[in-house]
Amino acid sequence: MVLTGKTAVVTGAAMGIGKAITEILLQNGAKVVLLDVNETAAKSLLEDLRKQHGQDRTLFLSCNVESEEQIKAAFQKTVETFGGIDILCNNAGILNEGEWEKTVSINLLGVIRSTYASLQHMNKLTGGRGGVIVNTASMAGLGPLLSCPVYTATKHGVVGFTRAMAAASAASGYGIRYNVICPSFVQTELLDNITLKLGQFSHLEDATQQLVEVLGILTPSEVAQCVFELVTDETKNGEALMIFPKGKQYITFPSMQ
Ligand SMILES: NC(=O)C1=CN([C@@H]2O[C@H](COP(=O)(O)OP(=O)(O)OC[C@H]3O[C@@H](n4cnc5c(N)ncnc54)[C@H](O)[C@@H]3O)[C@@H](O)[C@H]2O)C=CC1
Ligand SMILES: CCCCCC(=O)/C=C/C=C\C/C=C\C/C=C\CCCC(=O)O
Repeated sequence: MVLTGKTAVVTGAAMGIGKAITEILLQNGAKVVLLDVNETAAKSLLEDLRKQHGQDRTLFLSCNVESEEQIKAAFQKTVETFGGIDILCNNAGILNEGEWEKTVSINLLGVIRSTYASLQHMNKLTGGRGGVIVNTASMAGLGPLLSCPVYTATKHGVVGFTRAMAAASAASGYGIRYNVICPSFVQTELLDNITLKLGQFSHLEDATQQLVEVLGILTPSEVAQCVFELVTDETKNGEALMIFPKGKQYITFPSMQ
C-alpha cells in the first residue's frame, strides 16, 4: 500500500509509540488524525508536526477509547475532514494492575470499540474503501509477564481479537487487513513509576527488571518501523509480529484444523 493520499487514525498518538507511528505515517505521505486524552501533549505535538509536514495533513481530536460515543464522533469528523479512513492503529494502552478494570477497558475493550466503530467507514461491503488495522499488543500478549497478570490478559485478548477479525474479514469480503504488533519493552512513559503501577505485584518488579536487562529496550521508532511494514505490505493479514531489540519475528500459531 502506498501511503500518499491515504488517511490514518492513531489512538494514543500524543506520546511514546503512538507518536512514533504518527511520525512514520506522515513521513511516508499519509494524512494522520491523532486521538488521545492528553490534550496538552497532543496539541504541542500537532504544532511541531504542522511545522514539518504542513497545516493540512494532521488533525487532533480529543478522544477517550473508553467511550464509544467519542470514538464514533472522532471517526465521523475524520471522514468529514479527509473523506474516509484507510488505516487505523489501535495503540492507546495503559499498565495499571491496581486499576485493573480500567486496564481491561482501555487495552482490550478500547481496541474492540474502535475496531467495530471503524467498520462503518472502512468495510467495502458498507461503502468503505477497505484498508488495514494494526493493533498494539505486546510480547505479554504471547506469554506471561509475571508482574502484570491483567495487562498480560488484555494483550492476549488483543492478539486473539486481531487474528479472529482478520479471518472474519477475509471470509466476509470486508477488504480490511488486521495485524498486531507484540513489542518487548519500549522506552516510553509506560515504564515510569512502575512500582505504583504493579499494585499487589510490586514485589515482582525486580524479576521483571532482570527480564528488561536480558531483553534490552526498544525505541518507539523501531516499533513504528514494524507498524509501517504491516501497513504497507498487502500480503500481511492476521499476522502477529514480535519485536525485540535484536530483531523481529512473525509468530507461527498452532493450526486449528
Ligand atoms: N512501553 C512498553 O514497554 C510497551 C508498550 N506497549 C503498548 O504500546 C502502547 C502504547 O504505549 P506507550 O507508548 O508505551 O505508552 P505511553 O504512556 O507513552 O503512551 C500511551 C498514550 O496513550 C494515551 N492514552 C492512555 N489512555 C487513553 C485512553 N483511554 N484513550 C486515548 N488515549 C489514551 C496516553 O495519553 C498516551 O499518549 C500501549 O498499548 C502499550 O500497552 C507494548 C509493548 C511494550
Ligand atoms: C517480555 C514482555 C514485555 C512486555 C512489555 C510491555 O508490554 C510492558 C511492560 C511494562 C512494564 C513491565 C513491568 C516492570 C518493568 C520493570 C522495570 C522497568 C524499568 C525500565 C527501565 O528503564 O529500566
